[in-house]
Amino acid sequence: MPTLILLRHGQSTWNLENRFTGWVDVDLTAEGEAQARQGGELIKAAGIHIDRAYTSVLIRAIRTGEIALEAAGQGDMPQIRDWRLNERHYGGLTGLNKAETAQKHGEDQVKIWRRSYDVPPPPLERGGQYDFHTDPLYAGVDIPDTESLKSTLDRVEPYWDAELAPHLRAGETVLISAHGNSLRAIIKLLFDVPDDAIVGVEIPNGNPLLIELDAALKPTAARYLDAARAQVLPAVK
Ligand SMILES: O=C(O)[C@@H](CO)OP(=O)(O)O
Repeated sequence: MPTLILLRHGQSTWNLENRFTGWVDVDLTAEGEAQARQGGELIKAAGIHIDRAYTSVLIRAIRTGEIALEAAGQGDMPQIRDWRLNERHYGGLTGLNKAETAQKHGEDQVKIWRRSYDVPPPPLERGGQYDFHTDPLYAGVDIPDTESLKSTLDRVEPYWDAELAPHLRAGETVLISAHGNSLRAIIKLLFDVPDDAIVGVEIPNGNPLLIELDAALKPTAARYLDAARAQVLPAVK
């Protein structure tokens, strides 16, 4: 049976500082490491054997996957990394404090930038502190200057189709250690969540989301392994 585990990275230093993070490569806090470990222990306790593991190119997701796999007793499993599983690119908001930005531009505007489906933040200026064009992680990649959830989904979906779906169709159990918005994009795709409803999906850090799929990769059941930290999920149709 195709099985997918979506694992949002543990708390990062910029989650703690309440800063728009996107593609900035910040590490986990000690609490984030503990969340990743607990996520792995829950995977082990559920008796789940992972066949294949994926992550983004960002250290907070890579380390979350490593720590979780180790705690799940599968520490020798390599993770396949791809930038298309990165967090949504936060454009010109990158690095700013979320509360200060809400004071400056208003709560409503910040909510639109954070949770609307297709309104991207202003683009990131070239040549500034957070210009990723010179980052070797993205050599040869035509990288964006900002992304909405929609444009995030536009680069996640081809990767899903080409790389992830074939292994799931073969009946494998696949772990994806990634980010709030790249995972939200996958949830939208799988559960066919309407554009205006995806705003309601909040994935807790380090809480593995177990999704069972049928042969056509439609979800048949979904639950967070840490029920005490579960959030509302879209209905299984
Ligand atoms: O800052 C970010 O990159 C994301 C995830 O932490 O934040 P948001 O909750 O606004 O999607």
